[in-house]
This record gives sequence, structure tokens and C-alpha cells, in this order.
Amino acid sequence: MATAAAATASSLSLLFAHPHSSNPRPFAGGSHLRRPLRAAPHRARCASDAAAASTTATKHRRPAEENIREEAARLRGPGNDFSAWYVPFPPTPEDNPNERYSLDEVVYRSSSGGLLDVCHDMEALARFPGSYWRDLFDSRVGRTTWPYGSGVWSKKEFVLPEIDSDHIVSLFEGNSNLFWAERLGREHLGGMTDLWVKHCGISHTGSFKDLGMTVLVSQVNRLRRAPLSRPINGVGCASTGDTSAALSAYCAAAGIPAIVFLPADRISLQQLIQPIANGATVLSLDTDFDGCMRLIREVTAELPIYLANSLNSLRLEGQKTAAIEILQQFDWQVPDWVIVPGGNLGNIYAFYKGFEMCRVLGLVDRVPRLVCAQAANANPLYRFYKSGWTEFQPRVAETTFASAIQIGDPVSVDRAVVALKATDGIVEEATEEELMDAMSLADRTGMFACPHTGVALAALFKLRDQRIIGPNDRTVVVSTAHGLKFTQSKIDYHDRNIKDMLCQYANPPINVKADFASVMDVLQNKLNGKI
Ligand SMILES: Cc1ncc(COP(=O)(O)O)c(C=O)c1O
Ligand SMILES: N[C@@H](CCOP(=O)(O)O)C(=O)O
Repeated sequence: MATAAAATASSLSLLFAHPHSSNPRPFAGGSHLRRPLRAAPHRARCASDAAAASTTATKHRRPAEENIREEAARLRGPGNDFSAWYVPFPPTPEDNPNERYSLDEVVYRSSSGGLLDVCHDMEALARFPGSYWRDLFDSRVGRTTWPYGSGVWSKKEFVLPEIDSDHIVSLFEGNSNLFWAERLGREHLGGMTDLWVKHCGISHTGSFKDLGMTVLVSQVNRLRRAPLSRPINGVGCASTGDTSAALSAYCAAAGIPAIVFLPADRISLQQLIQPIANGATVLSLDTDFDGCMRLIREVTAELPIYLANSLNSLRLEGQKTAAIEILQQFDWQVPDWVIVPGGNLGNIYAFYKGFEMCRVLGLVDRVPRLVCAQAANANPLYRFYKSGWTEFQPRVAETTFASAIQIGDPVSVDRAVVALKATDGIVEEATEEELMDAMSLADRTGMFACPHTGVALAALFKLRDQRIIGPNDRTVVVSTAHGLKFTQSKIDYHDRNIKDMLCQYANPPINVKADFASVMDVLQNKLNGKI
């Protein structure tokens, strides 16, 4: 398993620094956690705790004239002193060690042009032991109390601790199903006993992007409103379909203009209709995703449009809660493996960050090994990994059924490398046939997976074949989108309408004459295993 030592070596440790400390991980030895806790006074200092406590204590309904936001405001206790800010990531020797930015600044890059990340005041969070955070997060599950009914905002102190709950734009995202893939594991993966699929795609807009978008749009909402009143006229993104759907829905809910750049003819119809229906400005561009990404970066540098891609590290603060949620769903036991399909590569890092934050704060004692799975047609990270991390080469991504990860120049490649190195991680790839077969086999065992989940499942098949993942290893495959967004690929597969693909799990409908004898004939053949 990945160890604390491996993680300590990573530059993520700098994210967990105290604001005024030069020690990169002041709490790594855990002595802070041994300090006796003065539970009562500390509890009183945390507004969200007060709200949570009153949730459990209050048995009666809120007054009819009050909505859940107003109820939350009434119950709000004194402010907390948790905070977070941006730092360069991963830090390079050229970076000023004191470089940091308020989350209220509009900034996406460090002064040396590198990525940024959100750094939390871990000293403030570590005043509470892991058991406190576990209990607090558990106490908020399944409630409507604003904003904690959301799987993201139920972990508000770990996400955007300073935002006023009134500014939060939430569609009660998260809390997604962790599906025990019993039959797939037992029958098709060499008797795996502990295989799970985290259905992040069973969500408001049908993908995991909702988790990050609630955070980003909430922060934009805060910036636009008094007293900050920043002149942000809209929020924009480049997209392979899911980011744009999430951005459009959250912006529509908040009344903020959304602008989306889409690669023409490269996203599914179901994805395309989402921003159109939500009233976004949709630009369909004659280029690929990487071309759209370059353009949105140029445009957001010129116009008062806030950038919503995961280059903006706010998104990852929401996405990381899926990792915390997995731990929670296992009663805070750590899985052995987590397999994540990768494209622009923000999500693999978000998972690492969520797990690592829980380890550092004592909610768990280790982190899982991570696997990043890429389509062979869009595999720049896989090639980088196979080169022994020597040289990263962007590539032109070719067409793949996993169209949302058809990305050749991922913006978060540096983040992915940190996550994989710190967790003794692996990168695997899947051909078109492998991913479609894996997806279709999963469907045969009760799922309705998307092709990206197929990529992750195909990676699992390979790692089982190589005996890297054992039959009893607790393994979580992250399903990133709803299969209903990608029905055309399933139709083509079951129609055996894909060039050079056997489509071995195709299950086409049988055309039968509408008379009793013909129907009986077909059914008898079916029951006798002849067709
Ligand atoms: C459905 C789906 N799966 C996986 C990914 C990959 O996530 P990331 O870009 O964070 O690597 C994306 C987006 O890129 C996606 O839309
Ligand atoms: N799959 C993504 C691609 C963009 O990724 P992002 O996380 O940087 O927004 C999409 O759906 O657009």
C-alpha cells in the first residue's frame, strides 16, 4: 500500500502547510493529534458544527414561511477560523516560497506560469481529531439542512471553509451510490470478492463534474455579490461535454451567464443538448478539445469571463470529496485500489488530495494505490508513465468512444504525476475494443456504464490478468458519467455496427413475426441455448 513516507515526499505536503510556518508538514508526526482536546469550546467555534448539532437536535419542521437557506442563516453560529488560499503547485525552485493568493482573487497561474492549488490551514483543522471530522461528516449524510445535504458541502470545512452558506450554489450533488459489483467481480474478474463501482455519474447533470462545479460557481457567486461585487460577466469553459453541462446547469440555477466552447461533432447529442437547454452561449468550434482549451484560456485573459476548467483549482476542491465519500461509505476503511479514467487529469489528483487530506488529519491511516486509466487513442499520460516519467509529450488525441477523455494535452499532467508517484500508482490504457467490451460486460451485470467507465474497467481486467490486483483486494472503479449520455456508442455496439470490432457481448433485438408460432419458436430456441 502507499505509505505515509511516499506521500510525504510529494510536493502536496506543501499544500498542507500552516500559513505562517516554513515547515512543509508541521503535523506529519501526528503529535498535534495526541494533544488533549477541549471539545466543548472548540465545537462552539465552528459555525457549521452548530448547524449540524441543531440539525440532530431539532425534531420539529422549520416554519412554513422559511426556506432551507433562511433556516441555515437563522441557525448559523459564530464564525469559524478555517481558511484556504492558492499556492503554486507543484512548487518549483523558481517559485517564491511566500507566493500565495486569496481565493477571492481571479488568478489561475502562479507567477512562474505553473499551476495553482488550494492550500488549507491544516493547523486549524488539526485542532480537531480525525474522529471528530468523521462524526461530523457522518452526521450530515441524508439531510436537507442547507448546504450540508450536498455530499460536497457536507465537507465544507475541507472544501471552501470561508464561503458564506448563503452564497453557495448547490443542487445537492454527491452522495452517489457505491455499487457492490458482486457479479462482475465474481464471474468475470477471477472471483474478485470486494469490487465496487463509485457511480459519480448518477448525478444532477450526469457526470462527476457537478462535484467541482458547485464549488466554482459558488465562489463566482460570492465574487459577484456585495461586498466584493467583482465585475465578472460570465463563466466559460472548453469542454468534451460534461464540464459544459455542469457549468451550464449551475450557472442557470444561480442566474449567471455561461459560455461554453465545444469541439464540433466530437461530443454526444445528449451532452450537447444540456447547455443548450440551460440557456448557455454555446460555441461549436471546428477544432478538438485541446484547441478549444487554448482558445478559452486566451479569451478569459481578455474578457471578464471566469475560467471554469479544472485548470482552475477550485474545481478540484469539490471533486476531492468523492474520495472522502468513498472512505465514509466504507465506514472509514481505506480501499486497496481506486481506478480513475483520466483525460485533462484533474480528477486523479483530486482523488489523491481527498484521500491524503483524510490521512494527514487522522480520519484514516493510509491512502489507496491509484490507477489512472486512459484510452489508447488519447494516452499521453500512459506514454509518459511508460517512459519512466522522463519526458512528457502532448499528442493529437484520436477519436475514441470515450469521447469525454479525447484529450492530448492535459492541463493537469503535473498534478497527475504527483498523485501517482505519492500513491505508488499505475497508469494503464485500453483499446477501443477493450473499453467497449468492458463497458458492455458491466452492463450485463446490472450497470449502465459509460465508455469512460469502460476504460477504467478494462484497466482493471488487465491488472487482474497480471495479478497486480489480487482477488480479495478492495477495489473501487470510479464511474465518471451516466451511460445514458453515451447511448449511440451502445447502439452501435449492440448493432455490431463498429468497423473491426467483434462486439462479443452484443445483444441485438430479435425481429419476430407477430404470431404465436414464430414467438414460440424463437423463445424455445433461446431457452435451449440455440440462439
Ligand atoms: C466522463 C468523464 N470521465 C473522465 C474524465 C476525465 O477527467 P479528468 O479530465 O479530470 O482527467 C472526464 C473529463 O475529462 C469525463 O467527462
Ligand atoms: N471531460 C471534460 C474535459 C475538460 O476537463 P476539465 O475537468 O478541465 O473541465 C469535459 O467534460 O469537458
